[in-house]
Amino acid sequence: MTNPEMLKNLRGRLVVSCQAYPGEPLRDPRAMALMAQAAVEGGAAAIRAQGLEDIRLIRRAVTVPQIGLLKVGSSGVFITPTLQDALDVVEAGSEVVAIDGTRRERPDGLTLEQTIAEIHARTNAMVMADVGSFDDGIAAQEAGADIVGTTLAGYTPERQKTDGPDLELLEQLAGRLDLPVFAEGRIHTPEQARLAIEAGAYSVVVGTAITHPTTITSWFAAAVAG
Ligand SMILES: CC(=O)N[C@H](C=O)[C@@H](O)[C@H](O)[C@H](O)COP(=O)(O)O
Repeated sequence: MTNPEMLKNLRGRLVVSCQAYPGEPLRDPRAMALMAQAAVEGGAAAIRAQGLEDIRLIRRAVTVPQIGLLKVGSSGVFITPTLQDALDVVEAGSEVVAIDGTRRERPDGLTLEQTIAEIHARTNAMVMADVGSFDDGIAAQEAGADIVGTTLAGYTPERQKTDGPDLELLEQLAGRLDLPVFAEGRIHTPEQARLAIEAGAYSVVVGTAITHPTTITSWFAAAVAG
């Protein structure tokens, strides 16, 4: 399948992010591969996954496209920060590599444009630029990204962290950019997912609310405790 065909299949569809964090009970690539299978059975059109071994196992477990990333640390530029990280993610089996798409300095000293150009020159993968603001999104399009995601909205100093998805940013980006804008970040209900589509999202990425049982449990536990 060509990249444009793959993208076309994701239009108006749900992507499920299957991630567990270091030290957690489900932080095992086998668990995430099972999670990915369950998500695909429920209608996920693609899987987003973190970590090379997770990506490898998920590649074998499902046939839908995979958006892969490597998290390095949890502050500053931490989503697939370097070109080498991105190449490793593609090598592990991702059709799309999600990278930090902000205007911040990258640890390997390359610009976003150089990073994307090298990924395109050396692989067939598409690049999803995870951005935190409108200006990031514009810059990411100019730098050659294939997809822009609102993933980092509320995780950089440029935008307040909204309770639910940052629909305002989504709407601004979708109204302005010429490439698919994926809604991602704090989409916790099917209604919010729908609102994201109505705000112009090409696809909707949901993680925590589907694949992070500890957080979901804490929502219910807090509600029960009152
Ligand atoms: C900011 C950051 O590190 N985002 C990460 C990116 O891959 C993940 O931790 C999120 O779970 C993912 O973006 C999906 O979002 P949510 O789990 O809110 O549905």
